[in-house]
Amino acid sequence: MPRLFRIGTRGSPLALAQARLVADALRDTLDLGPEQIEIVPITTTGDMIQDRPLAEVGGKALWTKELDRSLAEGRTDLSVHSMKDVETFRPDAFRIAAMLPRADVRDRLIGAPSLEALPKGARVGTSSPRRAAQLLSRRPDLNIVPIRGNVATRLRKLELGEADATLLASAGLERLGHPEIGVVLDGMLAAPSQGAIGIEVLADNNAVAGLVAAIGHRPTEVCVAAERRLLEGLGGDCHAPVAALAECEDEAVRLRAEILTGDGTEVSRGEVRFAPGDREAPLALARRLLDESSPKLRAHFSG
Ligand SMILES: NCc1[nH]cc(CCC(=O)O)c1CC(=O)O
Repeated sequence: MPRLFRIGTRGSPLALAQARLVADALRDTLDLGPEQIEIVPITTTGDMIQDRPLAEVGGKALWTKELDRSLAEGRTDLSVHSMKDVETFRPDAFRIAAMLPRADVRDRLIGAPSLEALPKGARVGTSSPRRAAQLLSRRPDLNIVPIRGNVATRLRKLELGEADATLLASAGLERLGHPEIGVVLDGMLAAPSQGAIGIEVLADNNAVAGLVAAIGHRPTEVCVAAERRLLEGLGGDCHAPVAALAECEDEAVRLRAEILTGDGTEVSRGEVRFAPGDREAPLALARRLLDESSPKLRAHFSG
């Protein structure tokens, strides 16, 4: 047992709150003293780029690269990630050793009591291709405007009038202590892995992996793995709009998903039920969604 767990995390308030959840879980489950856990904030490339849409700059590795390096160089023992920000294909050197119980997976709308209540042509701030496409598919009249920065920054930009409304993950708002902000959007599937916190370790470090596994929540791990497997089937880390949600039922996993064109004019939806651990079923759903797409929609996923 290591005398000390050094937890690598991004330095944003949300990332730090998530690292503290992991620290608390480790402390309680493994009966550690406060001096046995240290949270190590690490600035990532994604944190430093505030002026451009991230899709322009590069893939999701923006959030993981510096945390990976710290793990690989032995400066930290585990990394805490929002699973939503973890790229689909990870280097073999790392493995997700556990996920905490998933929070509310849904998005919240801030700035109006419902999507229908938004005035015609309202400006909705989001830099997420998925949120933009889903909004436009319901309300083609809306104006999507880019908005970046951490949760507090985005809320401030909204107050300053840069947009009339915005969408944020319920999970993030709750973890930041804002359960009252906005209204939950029920009819909209969120991003794959939304609401899940993952703990990554070096793939060959069985000792730490074994200890960390003790705080893992199996249903979350099974469902998030299914959503990530669907992404693999869609071609990995495309910037194309994808929404997906797996839920554990009695004996089965139910996976729902949709892919959209960026302008929301075309959507392909589907769902599948399968036994937990079936790695082929999510791939089959991905193939079906692509097969049932128009050439225009399918072209979003050819990369
Ligand atoms: N891309 C940023 C990001 N990554 C994870 C969350 C929220 C927390 C979660 O989904 O677990 C957020 C903010 C948001 O989308 O509102």
